[in-house]
Amino acid sequence: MARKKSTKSKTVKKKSPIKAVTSFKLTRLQEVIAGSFLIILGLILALSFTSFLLTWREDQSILGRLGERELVAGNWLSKLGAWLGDVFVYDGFGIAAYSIAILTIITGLYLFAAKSEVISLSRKRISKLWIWGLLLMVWVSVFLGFFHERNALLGGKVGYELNDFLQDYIGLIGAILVMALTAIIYMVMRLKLTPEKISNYFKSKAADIKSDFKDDEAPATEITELEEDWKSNTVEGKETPLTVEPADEPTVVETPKPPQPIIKSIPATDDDLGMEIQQIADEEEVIDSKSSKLVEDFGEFDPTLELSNFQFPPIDLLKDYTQGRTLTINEEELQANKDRIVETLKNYKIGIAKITATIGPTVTLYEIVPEAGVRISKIKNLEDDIALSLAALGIRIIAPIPGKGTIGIEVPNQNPSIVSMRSVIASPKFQKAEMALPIAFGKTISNETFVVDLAKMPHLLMAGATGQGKSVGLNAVLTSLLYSKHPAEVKFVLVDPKKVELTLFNKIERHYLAKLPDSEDAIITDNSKVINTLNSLCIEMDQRYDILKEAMCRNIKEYNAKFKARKLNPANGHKFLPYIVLVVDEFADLIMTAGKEVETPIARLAQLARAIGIHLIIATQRPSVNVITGMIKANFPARVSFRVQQKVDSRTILDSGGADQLIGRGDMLYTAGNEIIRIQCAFVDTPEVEKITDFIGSQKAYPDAHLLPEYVGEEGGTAIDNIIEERDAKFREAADIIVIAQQGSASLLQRKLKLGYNRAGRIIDQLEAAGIVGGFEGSKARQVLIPDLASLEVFLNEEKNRP
Ligand SMILES: Nc1ncnc2c1ncn2[C@@H]1O[C@H](COP(=O)(O)OP(=O)(O)OP(=O)(O)O)[C@@H](O)[C@H]1O
Repeated sequence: MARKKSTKSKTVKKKSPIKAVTSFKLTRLQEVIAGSFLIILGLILALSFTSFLLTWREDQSILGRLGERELVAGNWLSKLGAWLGDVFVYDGFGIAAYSIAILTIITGLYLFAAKSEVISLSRKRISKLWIWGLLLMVWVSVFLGFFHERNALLGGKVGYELNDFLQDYIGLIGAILVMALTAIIYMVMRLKLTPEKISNYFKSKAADIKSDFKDDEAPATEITELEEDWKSNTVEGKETPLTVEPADEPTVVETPKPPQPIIKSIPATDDDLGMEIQQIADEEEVIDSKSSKLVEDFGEFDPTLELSNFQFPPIDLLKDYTQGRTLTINEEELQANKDRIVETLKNYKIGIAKITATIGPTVTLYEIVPEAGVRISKIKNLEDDIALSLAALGIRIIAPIPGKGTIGIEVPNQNPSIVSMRSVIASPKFQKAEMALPIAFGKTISNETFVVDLAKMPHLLMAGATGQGKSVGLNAVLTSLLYSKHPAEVKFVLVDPKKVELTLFNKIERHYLAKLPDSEDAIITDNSKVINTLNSLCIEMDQRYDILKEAMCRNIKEYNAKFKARKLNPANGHKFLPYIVLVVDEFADLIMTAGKEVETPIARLAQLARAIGIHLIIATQRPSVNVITGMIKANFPARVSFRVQQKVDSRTILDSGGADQLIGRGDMLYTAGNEIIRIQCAFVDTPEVEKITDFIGSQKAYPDAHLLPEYVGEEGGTAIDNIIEERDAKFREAADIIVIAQQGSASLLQRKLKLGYNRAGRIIDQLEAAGIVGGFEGSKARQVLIPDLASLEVFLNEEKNRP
């Protein structure tokens, strides 16, 4: 068993880092070298073939003796040329073998000048070109096989043999028909040719010729010509008006819009008024829209391009705590526990029909099927007694196990094994997880790796008494994301009042962290600054909602997919949006010092931010109700609890007991709203995190941390803001709006005057300094001190006349 496990981990080791394997890419230098190689190779082929056509007879004799140095070949490329010609032309596809040379040269040119504007074929297009090119080659060689008698070189051996094969089975006529059919299929599929297209083409050509012809004539003759035409088309007195005029005749079509109408003119007769019938030609289908053309030419937008050489941390940076050891529970322990459970229950007159054990890393689950007629609540009530009899900490009774109808008793193992971060990161479940933000928490009680998507949670509340593994848990979350997401895809906003836990992540500031533009440190340790950051995130959220709305996308995933497919123009303010993960360690501290001021933006973010890719992880030691308020709880359906002191704490976090019975050291309960799952959190030690951040930090980074929108606190205007000459140009307009609406809010100005947040904030400060609006009142709008526009006029005039 142990051996099996170690080989398993070895194979997975090779697969890491995750992305490095899946996204194979050439560097620019490699591209140029490979491109040059292919161009030269293509030229060698082309020259060999051409020369072979001329000299094949004389070189025939030496083909079997190419190894003899003294022999001289007539081919321009000597023996190599003779050999290539023989293989590809004579034994191969005849003159159709040129296809290979041409395709090789095109591929070489593409690689060589991939970035230039002249040749910008995408990889997809190149592979399409090869497939169609090779098919065409085979077809041509089979076709030329018909003329084998005349010249064996035309179709080569392959062409001849295939052709012969066809004729043997379906005869000459059959072979010709099959060849015709394949040619039609090729043209329809490759060139998208349809009968309509061909007839349209001829029609427009005919119209062109006619218009050219007409252009040469004087305009005065036009009417007569029309009449002539009409007459000649009149059949037995019946008027069949039929003059096809050129589509782009300026006199008829004022605004030439595609598709151009074909005009039929009906000339006026004595009793009939002339009428023009516009027949709109069928609109041509645009199969390649502009965006798909962009994608074809340049490939999908790659957000990771700026740091394209970024290397994911290798798995070796993580320590293997198990060192080949697997679960260490022994038979005796199992048997003893079982006996005691059976005995204890017997004492309370509970009979057992069946008992099974599942061994987990820290606890073993004994699943009991009670005898018929035993009430489950009875067992539940005996929880403490059973725990006492088993004399072990951390017995948790699950009665019944949801979906199973059995009763679970979890008993801690005497020698719990550590679940290493390495083992969960290396697990196929994590490596293959197709999640936006995969998190490998640890292992479940049945020893399965537990991976969840933070983006689906969509926010996480983490609690646990001090020393029970909360910080390790946070590190496990962050490590999971560092092992799976490129710096372009996710950004962290870290709040760490303890100032020690998350400091290591400073090293990856310019890769993975986001911060306010004016702040020096990316990791926020000062509670007063948290408020600005939270408000800034709210602004980011609003802005993201706006651009999502404009792009007509419902969430960040759709938006980014659309952006990658080049359907959104960066010139209109669109950009690839990274996920933002806000981590607050020690939330209780924050609530104690800043209170409502942080609760409001947190609740707002928690309520609204899921769709636009902002996710919150909030950790606290003190899970009391004044920290984890109803508002917070309502918006954090996913919760994790490490061991807590009391049952009430467990209730506060999980809405049920259980967390007080955990055994600590990373033993945790996870719920996403319904069932509660017991997990042994993966262990990642500080030196390991340090190695990872060092590894990432030593690589090329962005010039700065990801900048969040600027936020100016609404602390209020000062006398400095009250210099009339320095007021904003829109001050008066803003004052009017505020007075009319009787609502002093910056966001109102933002909307009405289409201003940025900062400018609107400044104007509000100036309005406050002038005495038009009242002071900052937290989440409420400011009071407006001027009742109507007339009073405002008087007020401002007085102000002007003041000395
Ligand atoms: N998943 C785990 N597996 C094994 N041991 C663990 C695990 N998590 C934590 N421990 C042990 O518990 C100790 C305390 O963990 P940790 O520092 O995460 O606690 P904490 O809850 O964050 O405490 P504090 O709130 O004081 O920071 C660790 O040093 C480690 O020895």
